Amino acid sequence: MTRVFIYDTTLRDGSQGEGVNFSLQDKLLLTRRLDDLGVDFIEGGYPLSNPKDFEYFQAVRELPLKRAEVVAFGMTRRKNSAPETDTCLKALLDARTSHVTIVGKTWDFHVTEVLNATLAENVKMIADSIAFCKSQGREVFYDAEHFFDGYKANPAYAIETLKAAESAGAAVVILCDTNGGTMPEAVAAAVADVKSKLKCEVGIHCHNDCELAVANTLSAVRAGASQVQGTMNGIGERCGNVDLVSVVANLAIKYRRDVLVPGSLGRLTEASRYVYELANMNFRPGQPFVGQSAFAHKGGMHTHAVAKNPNSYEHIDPVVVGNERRVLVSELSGQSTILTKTAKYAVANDKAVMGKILTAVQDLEYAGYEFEAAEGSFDILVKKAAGLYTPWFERVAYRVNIEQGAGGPVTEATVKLRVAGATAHTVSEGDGPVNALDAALRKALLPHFPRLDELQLVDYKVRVVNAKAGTAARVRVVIECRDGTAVWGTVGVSENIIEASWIALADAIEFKLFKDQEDAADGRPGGA
Ligand SMILES: CC(=O)SCCNC(=O)CCNC(=O)[C@H](O)C(C)(C)COP(=O)(O)OP(=O)(O)OC[C@H]1O[C@@H](n2cnc3c(N)ncnc32)[C@H](O)[C@@H]1OP(=O)(O)O
Ligand SMILES: CC(=O)C(=O)O
Repeated sequence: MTRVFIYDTTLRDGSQGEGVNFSLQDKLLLTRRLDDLGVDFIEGGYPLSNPKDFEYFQAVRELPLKRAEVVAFGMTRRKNSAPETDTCLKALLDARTSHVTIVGKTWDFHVTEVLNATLAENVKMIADSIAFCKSQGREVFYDAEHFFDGYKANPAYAIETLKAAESAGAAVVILCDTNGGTMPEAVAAAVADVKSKLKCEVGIHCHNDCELAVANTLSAVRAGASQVQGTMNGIGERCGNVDLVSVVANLAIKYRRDVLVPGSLGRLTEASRYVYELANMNFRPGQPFVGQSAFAHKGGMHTHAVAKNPNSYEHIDPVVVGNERRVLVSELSGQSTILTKTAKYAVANDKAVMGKILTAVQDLEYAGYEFEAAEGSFDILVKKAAGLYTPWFERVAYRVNIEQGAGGPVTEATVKLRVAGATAHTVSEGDGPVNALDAALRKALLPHFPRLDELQLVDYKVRVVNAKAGTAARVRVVIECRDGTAVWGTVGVSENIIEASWIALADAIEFKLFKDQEDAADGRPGGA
């Protein structure tokens, strides 16, 4: 198995993505995580660019990294300066990393129009900068910016710049599809040509403007590239860089290439989600390999087959990349979906009950419900259909009052429940109607069920489900809750947003009570 070296530029090119801004602390945390994952090179930033990136290279020296080399990034010397006095090269060397990456121009159009330099001067800038960093004891990677556009426009000049980099001592010459507009067959042909003309190692750095960054990267590796540059989850300038998660998974699983370290593949999902959290970005559900939907089965024909053999609708076992299989309940479900979802109940083989559940799901989804993200409400629906439901409390009445006071609106909720044979009538104020209802419900129920204290409301979403009716439209409220051991969603639908929230809230509480009871019966942690 030939090794492909993984070069992560999440901290430099990734932070060029719109809305991405890592703090110094984030950068150090991510460095440790990437090192742990077995990444070979971590491009930590552009030391000339800003004080944070400069400080990073000082702070990172204190991190006890296991294997990754931290790399500083910068451009070739300015056109009229000597390398010894060039501010960019000085900052690069002051970063005191063992490896540096220098980016230079390959495309004649960029040299004349952007740098306003002659073609010969640019070649000299590349050679001087690399030779100087080599003379200062650095291992140098050379990023050939716009290589593929340059190679198309003026192949002889593009190759001349690479040869200058190689002769000056670059250990790896990385071909960049900076504008992300190259097709996979052109990448493969260009990489093969470069390989035939250079002795040093060749790398690849692709952007995703045609959504071909993964295909282009794999093509380059197939044609002989041994270093892959990219970012976690593909974050980066414009449409992003190549997603290293997909590249690593494809190289390891499909092409059987040696990447990262043993055990890394099974931690890809966790690492991807960690980066989203750090970058303060939402997960991408459909992200290949690691997305929440990557192994989620919804269509009845799919879930039917997956229940017999997961290979029928999965290209790999999700566990290989640390992900999990999910079976979604919806109006597109058949009985086998319901069978899979209800396997834990005694009624799972009862066709009549399965049919009843399926009909209830389809009717409710027609009315605006969605059970995909509401496993708590689905669980209660199954119990009701199967005759296994005994309410923990009876929902008698509620009232919510909002008054505009001097300090802003004041919200008060009153709830009336029947619990343990008695009536509980409680009032609570809250930050808004849902918060006030939640507080009043807890006040009524906590004396009977103290473990409701563990329940936390973590997300609340509202969607209009029949937009044509304007303000009289029905809304769907989905609430996500968690306790110490689980996360679950519940759903409510009504023309009235408070009523929809009340249904979802009461389901969330009932689900917690059922869950604690079942955990205790099965001897699981979290049992009552
Ligand atoms: C393809 C890539 O993603 S490369 C990385 C791009 N990343 C970034 O640009 C983020 C960090 N950049 C920065 O902080 C700043 O742009 C700096 C510090 C690098 C430069 O800042 P400034 O000196 O103010 O210049 P400014 O950003 O306006 O313009 C870029 C300058 O670099 C020059 N330049 C661009 N590429 C190169 C190169 N490969 N070698 C030498 N000079 C270059 C340009 O000609 C321009 O100089 P000029 O104004 O004298 O013509
Ligand atoms: C070097 C780099 O980031 C690019 O060419 O896209």
